[in-house]
Amino acid sequence: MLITLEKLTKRFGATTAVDGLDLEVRPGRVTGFLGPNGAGKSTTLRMILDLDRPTSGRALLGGRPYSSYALPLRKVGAVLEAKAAHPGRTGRNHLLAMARSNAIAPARVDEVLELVGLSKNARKRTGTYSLGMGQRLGIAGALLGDPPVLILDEPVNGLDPDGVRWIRGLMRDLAAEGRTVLVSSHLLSEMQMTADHLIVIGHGRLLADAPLDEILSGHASLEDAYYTLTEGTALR
Ligand SMILES: Nc1ncnc2c1ncn2[C@@H]1O[C@H](COP(=O)(O)OP(=O)(O)OP(=O)(O)O)[C@@H](O)[C@H]1O
Repeated sequence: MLITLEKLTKRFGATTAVDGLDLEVRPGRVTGFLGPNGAGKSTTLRMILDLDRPTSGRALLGGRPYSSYALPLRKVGAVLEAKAAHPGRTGRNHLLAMARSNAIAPARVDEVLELVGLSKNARKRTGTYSLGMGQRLGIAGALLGDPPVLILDEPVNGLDPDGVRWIRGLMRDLAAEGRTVLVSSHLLSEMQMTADHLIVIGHGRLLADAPLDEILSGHASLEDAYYTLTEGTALR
């Protein structure tokens, strides 16, 4: 399922956070979404998920806005930084509530808990979870509806080395199954190992939209290529 951005623009007062983004994110590959702090990545992802309203332009999933889907968790799984579970709820109950709201079988909850390695902690309140456990719970929620599109904002944040390796494999597998995987990250060496394709933005504008190999060509590393691409768009 394609993600399509059409002249997507978001202004907050005098700040243009996202400035006329026109692009497609394709299925069957991991697309890394890069850019300096404040470049507009989170705002873009939030508009795709209908959590922020565009000032102009639009974001579509499979040719339709997110809000047009009655059971959205079956179309898009997302992990956003700010998305937290209720601290008084257990991880399992959090996922059960999500499942119920999207007509997903309760058995799937235990399946995804196992998949993300949280089975043993499933009956603990999420308020007691470590950063990495919370991240794994977010990923479990994203996978719940077995969606064709996955959107992950800094998914590696807080994960231990095993977790980092695991999520790298998971993203690769999800893409190999033909899903659309869009992942934002500042960890360039990790992105170099995970992404097939990169979208780079700065000041809300598109700086690059190309296969990883193409972006890397002539550079020693993705870090090197990134600095060339984003020169003058970083804070300070
Ligand atoms: N709710 C808001 N109100 C006002 N300004 C906002 C709001 N959300 C984001 N912005 C501004 O929009 C711009 C883009 O922010 P955004 O969080 O999308 O960037 P980002 O690329 O995700 O950054 P980071 O890498 O730091 O997470 C920034 O200048 C930010 O200050």
